[in-house]
Amino acid sequence: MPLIGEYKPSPAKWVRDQVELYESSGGTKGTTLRGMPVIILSTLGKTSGAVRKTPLMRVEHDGVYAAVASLGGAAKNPTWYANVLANPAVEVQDGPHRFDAIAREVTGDEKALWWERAVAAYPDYANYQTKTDRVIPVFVLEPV
Ligand SMILES: C[C@H](OP(=O)(O)OC[C@@H](O)[C@@H](O)[C@@H](O)Cn1c2nc(=O)[nH]c(=O)c-2cc2ccc(O)cc21)C(=O)N[C@@H](CCC(=O)N[C@@H](CCC(=O)O)C(=O)O)C(=O)O
Repeated sequence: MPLIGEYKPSPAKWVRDQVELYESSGGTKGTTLRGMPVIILSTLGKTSGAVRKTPLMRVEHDGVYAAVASLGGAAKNPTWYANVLANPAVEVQDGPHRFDAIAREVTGDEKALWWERAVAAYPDYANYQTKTDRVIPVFVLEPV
């Protein structure tokens, strides 16, 4: 079930431009960052109720995806992290494929497994974690 609400683009031009190219090309352009695959995560704003669209590195295993709230190793979580906690029903676009999913934050051994998969997909995640005392959260996104 697609998320219902007004789409509010990111204030970051490079982000909203990537979302625009990704979606307007049907998931055939704007699908990478430095040659590595990117997905688009759509969430509902926890305050505004608006639809927010966030490019993330693609981390996938056996049809289940992960969303890594790295924010480049910043000291704080990205805003979309709070949105997903408040509204775990999300939408994912992976190339031309769009699907609904339920997000669940992972911890412990499960997180360690997904963190390994995330770093394998995008090695810079490991560098980001060394830059901050914040423990970078990871959600799994289970298609519904
Ligand atoms: C800039 C800010 O974005 P953010 O949600 O903090 O997310 C920051 C980044 O994570 C986001 O830009 C990502 O797309 C950056 N990014 C990645 N970010 C990551 O964290 N991980 C990645 O793997 C990643 C990959 C990636 C690849 C390509 C690319 O172009 C960008 C990539 C933002 O959109 N702020 C809005 C508000 C957004 C919002 O959700 N507001 C809530 C309110 C929330 C509240 O009340 O706290 C609402 O609408 O209700 C604003 O300031 O108006």
